[in-house]
Amino acid sequence: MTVEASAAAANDLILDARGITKRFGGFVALNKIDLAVRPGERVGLIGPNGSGKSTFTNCLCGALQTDGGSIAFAGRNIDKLSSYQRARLGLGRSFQLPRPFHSLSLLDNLRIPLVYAVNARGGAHLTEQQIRARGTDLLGEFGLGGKLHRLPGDLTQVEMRKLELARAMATDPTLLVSDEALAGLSHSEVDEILSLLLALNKRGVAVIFIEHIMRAVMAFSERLVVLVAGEKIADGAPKDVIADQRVIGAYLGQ
Ligand SMILES: Nc1ncnc2c1ncn2[C@@H]1O[C@H](COP(=O)(O)OP(=O)(O)OP(=O)(O)O)[C@@H](O)[C@H]1O
Repeated sequence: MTVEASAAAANDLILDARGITKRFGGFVALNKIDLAVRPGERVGLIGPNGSGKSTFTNCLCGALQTDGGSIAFAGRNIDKLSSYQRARLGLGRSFQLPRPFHSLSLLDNLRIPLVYAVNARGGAHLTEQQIRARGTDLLGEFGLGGKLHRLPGDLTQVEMRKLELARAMATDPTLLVSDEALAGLSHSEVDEILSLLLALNKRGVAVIFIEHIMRAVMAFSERLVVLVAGEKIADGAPKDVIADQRVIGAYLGQ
């Protein structure tokens, strides 16, 4: 590829992480990981426990500083930006263990990211009525429309996951990093959350889907990336990746 063609291709990416390295003391948790994501793409990220998936997410989202490599988001280098600055640009994340404000109603839990994202992007400030309308719509979209004024503590586990996704979506991300949104859910609850993730992807949100449940990973992902012991060992079409002997040996065959 020519330099011009390579630059043009890079401009088509929502995320272009190159050579991401992270060490904890002498331990190399991530060794020169590359990950490119196109707008609207669904990328599964899998690997055994301790392979570096959360560390990679934390590096992408700015919770951890990298020890090497660079990250471009929407064509802009974000290495020096804090987590909240990355979120403002449209890099969203949802946590495996949801962290709502427990003393606030579901609607008020959405108020903060809603106001924050709009203000941060220089949009007109939202009126109280607009905040309530947007929050109500979002919670409705995630099946929580009947619980606007309830506290997070009143929710079931699957409802908590829905609230977590609604909160992540309130910042209007163009890329959502979903960290184990399905852990501990039943078969039918997994399907429920999967269809919510697919629906938001249909609206154009790219998703990095970190998950151990292979049925869900295969149903969701257009591309599959495998980390093992801080190394990327595969990146390609899911059917090819799961047939890869290295992947079977290092992860799937466990
Ligand atoms: N703050 C830290 N200090 C020291 N070592 C760490 C730290 N965070 C992670 N590690 C180590 O880095 C490696 C990668 O951990 P990480 O949590 O990223 O893996 P993971 O793939 O997300 O695992 P899981 O699937 O269990 O969530 C592990 O060996 C872990 O012990």
